[in-house]
Amino acid sequence: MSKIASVQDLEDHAKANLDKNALNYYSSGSQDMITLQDNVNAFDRYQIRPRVLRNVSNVDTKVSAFGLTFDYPIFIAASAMQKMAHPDGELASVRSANKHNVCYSLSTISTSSIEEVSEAAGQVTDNKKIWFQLYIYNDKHKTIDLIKRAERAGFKAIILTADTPYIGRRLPDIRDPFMIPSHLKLKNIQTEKIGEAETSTQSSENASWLARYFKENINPGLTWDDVTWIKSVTSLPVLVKGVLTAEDAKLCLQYGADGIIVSNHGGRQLDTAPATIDALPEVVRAVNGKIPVFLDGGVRRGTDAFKALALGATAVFMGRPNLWGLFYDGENGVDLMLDIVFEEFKLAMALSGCASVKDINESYIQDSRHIFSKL
Ligand SMILES: Cc1cc2nc3c(=O)[nH]c(=O)nc-3n(C[C@H](O)[C@H](O)[C@H](O)COP(=O)(O)O)c2cc1C
Ligand SMILES: CCCCCCC(=O)C(=O)O
Repeated sequence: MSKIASVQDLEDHAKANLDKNALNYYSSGSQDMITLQDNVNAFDRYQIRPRVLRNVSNVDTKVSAFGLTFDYPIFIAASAMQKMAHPDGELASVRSANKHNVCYSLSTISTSSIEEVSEAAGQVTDNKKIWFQLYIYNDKHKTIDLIKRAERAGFKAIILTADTPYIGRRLPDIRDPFMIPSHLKLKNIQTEKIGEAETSTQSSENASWLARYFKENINPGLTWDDVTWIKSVTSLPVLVKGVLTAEDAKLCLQYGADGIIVSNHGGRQLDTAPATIDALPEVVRAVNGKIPVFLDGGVRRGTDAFKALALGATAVFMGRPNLWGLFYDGENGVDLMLDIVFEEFKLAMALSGCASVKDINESYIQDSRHIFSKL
């Protein structure tokens, strides 16, 4: 087999070898998967405007947020049930992120517990670059318990996912209903409903296990007041994940969010929502530097990350590439994936004439659809 040289190679490997149950769950988007594809394709509509003769003998890729410094502005997004990709699952991912000194975000719906992930992130609390992605359960006590456990375990931020009042309509999952493998457990939560959901295959209302689990456990009635509520029960920074408009970005400011993740959930929720790189500029403009703005969705290359930073993101997250790396070779596979993307990013900086992340700004990017209006 040829050497792995790109995230695409890792994805190809997973698509050829991963079992159908896990592959369908990991790879699918909602409905016609238009947003899923557009997340990736949209990056190619933007071009980098390189500057030359800028002395790039040293390139500093470090970035800071919430008082933490990271070696690269490319983090790992929360994705559920990582032990389907590799027996070490989330523990391998967090070890790799930790080794690379970047942020790992842990899904509520994980196959390793909050405490196990914290332990795998190392002994020194200050060095743990772990953020906890929160789904708000119907039972508020369960939700508070998750937040408190994350705080105690040394997580440094809470990411409230706001785009999933119900699970998106994922056709592969409806056609061949996803089942969590019987040897795996959702380690963070005890739910009375899970046994029931796990054993049934398809309900009369044509909802998959995932959709039913969500409907039975996760609160679809959230409002902006819940941001205020979460802020009242934790001292950690609270980020809102799933923002795609200037209007919601302003509400984030109004309700005291500490950060925003521009995200469409990797195209798994509302199909035909905009690609995240297209939505980023209006969110950045609305926020006007008051809080950091992050992006996820379709980031597959270092140049994608460069483009997001040029449009105002503080850092980006990658979701599926983590799973493809994990499946390829556990922790080593995630290392390989991060090494490739980081090398691409550093080289993109050097070839664009940016010696520091602080140098990357709007002047380094053009939207190929608007290029003629600029002339
Ligand atoms: C298999 C899978 C599981 C996911 N699970 C969660 C989750 O539990 N919570 C969440 O907020 N987002 C979840 N996401 C969305 C990711 O956090 C992220 O928004 C998305 O994967 C980014 O797009 P990308 O996969 O193109 O990088 C999941 C995504 C995938 C692919
Ligand atoms: C087991 C309940 C569904 C988990 C949903 C995780 C998620 O966000 C996803 O996109 O899938």
